[in-house]
Amino acid sequence: MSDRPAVAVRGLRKTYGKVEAVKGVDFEVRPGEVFGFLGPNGAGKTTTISMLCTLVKPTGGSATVAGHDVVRERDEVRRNIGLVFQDPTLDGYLSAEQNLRFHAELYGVPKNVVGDRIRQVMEMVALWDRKDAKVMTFSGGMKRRLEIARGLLHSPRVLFLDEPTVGLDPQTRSAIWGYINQLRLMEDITIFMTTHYMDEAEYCDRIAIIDHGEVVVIDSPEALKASVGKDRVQIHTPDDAKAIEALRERFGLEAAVHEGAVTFAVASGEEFVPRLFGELGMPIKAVSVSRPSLDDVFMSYTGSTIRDAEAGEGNMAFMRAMARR
Ligand SMILES: Nc1ncnc2c1ncn2[C@@H]1O[C@H](COP(=O)(O)OP(=O)(O)OP(=O)(O)O)[C@@H](O)[C@H]1O
Repeated sequence: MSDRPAVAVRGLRKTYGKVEAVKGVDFEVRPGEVFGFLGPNGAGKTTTISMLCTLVKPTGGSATVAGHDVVRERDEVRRNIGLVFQDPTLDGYLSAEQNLRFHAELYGVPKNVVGDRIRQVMEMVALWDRKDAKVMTFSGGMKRRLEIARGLLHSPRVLFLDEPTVGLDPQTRSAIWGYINQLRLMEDITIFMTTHYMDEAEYCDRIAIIDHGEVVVIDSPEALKASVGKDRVQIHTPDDAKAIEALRERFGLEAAVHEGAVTFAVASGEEFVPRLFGELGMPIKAVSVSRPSLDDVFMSYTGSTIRDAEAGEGNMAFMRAMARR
């Protein structure tokens, strides 16, 4: 594996009329890495991935994929990448294997290896025994698995996955991640993906958080969580409203009911708990302390979270308290 970045992006921009979808982003993806692009709706994830895949022409800046320029060397880029986009592009009237054979021809996979390769990628996503079934009979999860197999067929250097598990049930999502993890062990490949599932972003080696067309921060999930610097404490009390008031008055902490418990953020949560029992002035039935999640990281860097879009104002108060700035 070379040290050259698998993806290198400099000042990449895209405007649609007055809309600045991507405002000049810079980042590099290392060879062999699983790199995640995390951001709320409309943040510019799909536009960025589309520019890297040569499907959308940048307004400014530059990008290389597998060492090739996405504008000047489109064909070379296309030969070196695999794509799994949100909208399925499989032919439902063809069998699973026929879909892959068609793709192999398009990509010029040598005839003498194509049979073995089709079997290898279909076995990887556990679909070999369904190779002769028409794709229209497949479930959503099976179609997504077949798309991943197809994206891998021509042995791309970089696999782009746009929300690979969106719309799938939790069991299938976890199976897809099993295949992705297996893939990185078996193939010399770099994976660039977008997701809005925080738990999935945890699987990535590094994440770029993108908001309003800008990359806000890039690091490993562990380092990002450590950077928040606050723990989440949840307590169960006989009177939540009174507990929230007491936390504000005695400790200067903003708390809110979140997931059925009074929730707040403090540095060194475990050291804080004994003080809490001593000074809150009311009974505590149960307590839990947890390290920051990627939700908290997201809030810390962007001022909102993907989950917040569906959450009430009570959660917002807690999220604001988690925020560093
Ligand atoms: N073809 C287009 N024409 C005009 N505006 C566009 C076009 N494509 C994207 N945009 C705008 O660019 C911005 C970024 O969109 P983009 O689809 O890249 O975001 P995203 O992060 O992928 O969001 P989502 O998760 O909803 O797909 C949005 O404001 C969107 O409305």
